[in-house]
Amino acid sequence: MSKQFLLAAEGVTKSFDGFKAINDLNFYLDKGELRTIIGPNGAGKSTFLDLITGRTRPDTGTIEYKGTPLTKLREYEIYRLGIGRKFQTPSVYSDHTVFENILLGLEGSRSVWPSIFSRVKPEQRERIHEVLKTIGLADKAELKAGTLAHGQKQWLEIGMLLAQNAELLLVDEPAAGMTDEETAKTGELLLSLAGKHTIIVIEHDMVFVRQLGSKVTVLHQGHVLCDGSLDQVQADERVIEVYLGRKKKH
Ligand SMILES: Nc1ncnc2c1ncn2[C@@H]1O[C@H](COP(=O)(O)OP(=O)(O)OP(=O)(O)O)[C@@H](O)[C@H]1O
Repeated sequence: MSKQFLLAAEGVTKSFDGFKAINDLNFYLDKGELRTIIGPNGAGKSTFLDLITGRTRPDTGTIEYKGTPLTKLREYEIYRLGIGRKFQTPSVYSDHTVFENILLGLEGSRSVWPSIFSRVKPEQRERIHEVLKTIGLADKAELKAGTLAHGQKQWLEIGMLLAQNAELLLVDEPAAGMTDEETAKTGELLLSLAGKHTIIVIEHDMVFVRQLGSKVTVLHQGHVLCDGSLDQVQADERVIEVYLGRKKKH
């Protein structure tokens, strides 16, 4: 397999009770790229992220990150390689402040919780503020995360991935449940992170996908149906048929 890609998946198949959720999937991602994956419900988008992060194991095929095979590694080993995932529902620590949530991301281990809050090193404080500035929450540092608006919680969680030094960010439907303004801000944030980070976004909101302006990969029945610009894939007859919706001719 070529090592020129940051992430390369080849011939990946994963069945659940005989149903192929992922079916001979090939997917290649360049370093620094922002890529959006779209596709109908059940197309295998989340399962693909599960396979990258080691939550699920493929039946066949290979997934390499910077040339390292991922399929035999444990979840925490993949995480340590610099692959961070944000699930659709924000899972911030509500009773901790925004600052502390980022600190927890920096430390990366819950086992040290009781001790970390009393000994924040100056360089950690600086890094936390840098992350808070990036995600637009610098003025919310001392607020309890639970009091944040939905969109702000999503940005905080992205900030936790940044604190973990995740190089590859896997972001599952970030715009779900957001206001139009929050959605636009999320797009700006992801666009500002691309390049320094490599990002896969799964999304259904086409306005948001257009804002991202990235290459789009369309998944269907666990397989790449096509990829290209949003305009290209939206004009593709197969995509219109299976995803964007067209009344069947009788
Ligand atoms: N752990 C599992 N056990 C059994 N079936 C599963 C499991 N995970 C996923 N599936 C099945 O695999 C298929 C693909 O699911 P997946 O969640 O990856 O699709 P998706 O493209 O993310 O859909 P959505 O847009 O609705 O989130 C579905 O039919 C789902 O029911």
